[in-house]
Amino acid sequence: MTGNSTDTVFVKGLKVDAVIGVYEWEQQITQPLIFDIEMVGCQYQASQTDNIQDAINYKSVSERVAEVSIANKVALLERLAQLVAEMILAEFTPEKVTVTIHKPTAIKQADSVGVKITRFQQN
Ligand SMILES: Nc1nc2c(c(=O)[nH]1)N=C([C@H](O)[C@@H](O)CO)CN2
Repeated sequence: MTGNSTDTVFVKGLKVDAVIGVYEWEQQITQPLIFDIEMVGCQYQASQTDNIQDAINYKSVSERVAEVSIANKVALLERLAQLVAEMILAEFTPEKVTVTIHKPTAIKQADSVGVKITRFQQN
């Protein structure tokens, strides 16, 4: 069997404190963001070799998501989600990635607000 599996590697509830927001005061502070990441692609090789080099390493993904979020002090969650999706597609090469970002302290009356985007590998 080679390339016709559909497998998902995910990171759920990754907390990153980052500078983000459309208002001037938001660019002076950090706020908590919670990421859920889903990466779809064939993981058959990793399932056979038992080698982390053949897998999408969720530890490495988590570290890079935090780095991208801290380095880019953007206004919109949509922009940060796009930057994270582009990084994951380029560096970890899944066929598809879904990036959800919650900004739980943005709206006092809401449990959470945020964005969810899905992007595909361009072949
Ligand atoms: N669709 C979006 N709406 C809003 C965003 C956002 O990033 N995407 N951001 C804000 C403010 O930064 C908000 O979090 C401050 O309360 C408002 N709407």
